[in-house]
Amino acid sequence: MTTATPRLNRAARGLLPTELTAELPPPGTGTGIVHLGPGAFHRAHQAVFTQLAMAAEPGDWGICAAASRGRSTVEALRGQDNLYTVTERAADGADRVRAVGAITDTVSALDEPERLAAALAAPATRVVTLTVTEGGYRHDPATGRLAPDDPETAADALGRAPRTAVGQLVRGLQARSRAGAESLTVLPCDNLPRNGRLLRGLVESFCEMLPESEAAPLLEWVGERVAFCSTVVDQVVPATEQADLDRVAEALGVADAAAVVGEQHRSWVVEDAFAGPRPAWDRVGVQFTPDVGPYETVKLRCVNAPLSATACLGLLLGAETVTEAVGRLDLRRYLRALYRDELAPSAAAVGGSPPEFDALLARLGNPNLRHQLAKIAQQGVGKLPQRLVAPAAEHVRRGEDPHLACLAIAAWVHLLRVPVGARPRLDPVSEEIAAELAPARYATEAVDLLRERLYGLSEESGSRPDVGDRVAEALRTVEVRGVHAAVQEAAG
Ligand SMILES: NC(=O)C1=CN([C@@H]2O[C@H](COP(=O)(O)OP(=O)(O)OC[C@H]3O[C@@H](n4cnc5c(N)ncnc54)[C@H](O)[C@@H]3O)[C@@H](O)[C@H]2O)C=CC1
Ligand SMILES: O=P(O)(O)OC[C@H]1O[C@](O)(CO)[C@@H](O)[C@@H]1O
Repeated sequence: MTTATPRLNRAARGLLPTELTAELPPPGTGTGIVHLGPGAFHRAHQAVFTQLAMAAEPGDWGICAAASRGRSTVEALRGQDNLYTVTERAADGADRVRAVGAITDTVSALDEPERLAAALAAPATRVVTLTVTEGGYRHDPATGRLAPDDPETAADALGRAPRTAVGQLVRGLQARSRAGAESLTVLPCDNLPRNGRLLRGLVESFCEMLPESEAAPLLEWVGERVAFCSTVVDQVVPATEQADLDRVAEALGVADAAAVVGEQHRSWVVEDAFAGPRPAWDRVGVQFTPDVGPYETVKLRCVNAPLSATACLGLLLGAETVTEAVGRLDLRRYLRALYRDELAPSAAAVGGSPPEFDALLARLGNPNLRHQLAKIAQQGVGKLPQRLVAPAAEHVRRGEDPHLACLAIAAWVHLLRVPVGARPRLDPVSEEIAAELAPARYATEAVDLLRERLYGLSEESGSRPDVGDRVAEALRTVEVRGVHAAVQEAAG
């Protein structure tokens, strides 16, 4: 991009080829959705589905993109009349590019808390979606409630302008109930099991922290008027890098600070339990079902679990991206065995249809995307339980040895024991755990320190070793013989 490159905005949209702008909603399209957390994934996924739905069936389903805690996306969107481009990149290098105009408004929750509450309370708003990352829910997976003693949640409940996603949502629901607005449907789109049910529980536990005079009427209103539908999302959308922005500017001749680049595969399975109207998503490939359970297990165990294993082992082996990691023969052999022997059978056992491994690997290893391992390795305590610990625990319950999943979990523990510099800096919770693990001399000691933190590690297994014991064994192998030998040995 040069200083002379014009910035993408309504005035400059004419510079784009018409086929890129054909789907843009007409000017004046109203807002019907509030989205919390307009990161790269939302902009490539829900926003595109919504734009396609409005093209199929016109309606005021524009999105108010509400940044829960950052400002940069809102600033980038505002600088270009909320227009941006999505490039969907195939494994063979073919690009499918579109301009997206589904975002009709932006809010920075930090700077404009009242505007966010007003957007959530607006009569025209009928759907709320969220992508605030696994850690953004601030929950305890063992109870499905908000993590006790979280100072941020407590401060929100005391009445400051809310800074947590759940606090922001609840204050908006409170404003909506007071305004007497219509029912609302909330669709969390983060990779968490039963994310709709989970979020309902978190909203309820936040309400319970409020003074009794506020809690009781709000709980009653939420129970009657708000639907929380679980959803399962799938599309690889790496964090946008400067090189992506430069390439978009060069290809399109306009500078787009909010551009996203992802894969061409895009799917969304949604629990069909809405409390009110929705965009015509069903006409553009969104699948509605009474029970997302089997889809969710396949997604978490057959897509996210191999990605987490690739991230933790790949980083220890010196790789930076998924493509680089799965390009290694030893890791590929290990992943194939993990998938065939442990992950796919565990998903099939609950009625899911796991994808064929070679097709999955071709998709995830797309050589035209830079899917950073460090991003996938973030927030391990929020991801590993449902991706790797749960299938391992089921194996243990059946009297089998989930040594392949346990190696991936051990790799995550080992990663936290490697000094920063020899590994990327992770999220604050992971760094806190890394500090707790540092003094542990032995693998068993390190794993024992994690038993409370990593949900499911110590499930009842009778007199047999539990998942934690098996992870400790794998960690010992990694620490004594090295990760390379551990991977080769596990792959058989
Ligand atoms: N990127 C991808 O390929 C996929 C992402 N997802 C889900 O979407 C989530 C977001 O992914 P991206 O948009 O790529 O990430 P991102 O980093 O681009 O954006 C995340 C958004 O969440 C906000 N956020 C981050 N931590 C938060 C917290 N603690 N509280 C409140 N808000 C917070 C950020 O400010 C940002 O708006 C993932 O964590 C995952 O659960 C699901 C499938 C694919
Ligand atoms: O591992 P995270 O941070 O949940 O990221 C989402 C992951 O899920 C995917 O879901 C695929 O849909 C990957 O694109 C991405 O790595």
